[in-house]
Amino acid sequence: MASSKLCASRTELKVLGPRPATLTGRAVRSSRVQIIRRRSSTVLCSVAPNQVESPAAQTFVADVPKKTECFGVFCTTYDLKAEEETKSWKSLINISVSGAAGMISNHLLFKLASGEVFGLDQPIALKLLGSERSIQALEGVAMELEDSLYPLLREVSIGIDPYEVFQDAEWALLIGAKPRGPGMERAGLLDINGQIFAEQGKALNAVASRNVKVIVVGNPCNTNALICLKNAPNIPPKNFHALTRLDENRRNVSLKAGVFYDKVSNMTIWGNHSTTQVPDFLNARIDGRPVKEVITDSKWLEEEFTERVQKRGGVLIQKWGRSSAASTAVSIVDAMRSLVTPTPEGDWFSSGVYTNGNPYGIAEDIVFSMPCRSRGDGDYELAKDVLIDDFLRARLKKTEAELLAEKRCVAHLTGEGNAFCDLPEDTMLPGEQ
Ligand SMILES: NC(=O)C1=CN([C@@H]2O[C@H](COP(=O)(O)OP(=O)(O)OC[C@H]3O[C@@H](n4cnc5c(N)ncnc54)[C@H](OP(=O)(O)O)[C@@H]3O)[C@@H](O)[C@H]2O)C=CC1
Ligand SMILES: O=C([O-])CC(=O)C(=O)O
Repeated sequence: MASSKLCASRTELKVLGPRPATLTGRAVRSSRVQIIRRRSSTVLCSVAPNQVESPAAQTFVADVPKKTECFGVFCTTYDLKAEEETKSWKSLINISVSGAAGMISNHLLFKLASGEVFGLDQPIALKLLGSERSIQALEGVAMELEDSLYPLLREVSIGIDPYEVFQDAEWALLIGAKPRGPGMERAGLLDINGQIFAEQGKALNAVASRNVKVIVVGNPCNTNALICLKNAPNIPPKNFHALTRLDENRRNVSLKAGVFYDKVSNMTIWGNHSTTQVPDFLNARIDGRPVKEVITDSKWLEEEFTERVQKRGGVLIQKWGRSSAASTAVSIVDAMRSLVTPTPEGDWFSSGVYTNGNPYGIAEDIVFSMPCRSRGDGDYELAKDVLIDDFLRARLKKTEAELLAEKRCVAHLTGEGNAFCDLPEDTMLPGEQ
């Protein structure tokens, strides 16, 4: 039997019902439906477990509430018993996304909702963080999600308060950050964005799942991730990642070898997501063979290949007029999938992770991109059997020095005293040239 219900206040949200899946661990039987306006956020609120409201549901309810707080199909409730397929679904996963009205998110959210990361039996809740500037745009994003009829997308909420939006987050994708404008010093960017990530770290620490996995995308992402984890002492530092998967995906070594890029494995990006990053052709393989065996032109590898990957973001901005958005979204999906899928035998993936007892001789207590493997449980371990020669070691030192300088520059945000900015002159994001 179909019914409709409007949730008009936070209190009523509680009355309306359990937030069943994540709190109780039982299979998802509820879905999302309405939008509540409150001081700082808008929620598509849940209904009782035996009802479901979904764009994909079968039964249309004629008497949709007229209140302005809700719109469209999210105002309608349905009888869940009609949805046999949901019985085999896993428990709902909460995914919080900052910068959700931005370019990257505009691609990413739809990929998440389609099941690309977690599979077709994994329902998700999207909790979208915006700001006063973007709250209207965020409503538009929610409307587009609504219009996309994703069966797995059971809940959507939007808000501007990270303490609300990160509540119970099991994944936090931190994308929102101020882009560096003309004439802005990099130290200034580090400070402005660092403050955003300090605040969001505190919010995650207070309200997110203790096992939340955090992927920092907003630049400068390594140091933002460091700031974030330092402000979240109750969450294991190992759970924080800086996105360097886009750099890994930018591998183009295969083109020189005349093979398609799926033949390249063991590709590591070391260090900072900046132009000092080190794309590693010493350990990478083409069709299972060391790259240096397949491509014998060392000069090309050391100069052209390396620089092409390091500066790809900038070349793209020159052509496209904006920074990579679709390919960044793809790489976020790849990064998440690498953590929830067992890494193929002998292979690894790159991620910017906290250095704490690493076997490669990298300075401790920074976020440095390194080769990782996962059993598919959301966790990772560092790859073994990795070669480091003099060329690679010298490059690693350079990107390490840059990250150590960035760290000194944000000491006021990590609780480590007074900041001192002595950034190397050539410190640049991939998109800056
Ligand atoms: N690690 C990687 O591989 C890559 C990282 N990036 C980085 O990702 C970030 C987001 O990129 P993209 O989605 O294209 O950017 P957009 O400009 O489209 O969106 C960024 C969002 O950041 C938010 N934001 C937070 N604080 C500020 C601020 N002080 N001033 C302006 N906007 C702010 C805005 O949302 P709101 O108003 O809701 O807060 C805005 O919607 C950037 O930092 C970019 O450099 C980009 C490509 C690759
Ligand atoms: O530099 C930027 O803002 C964009 C970026 O990170 C990239 O393209 O890798």
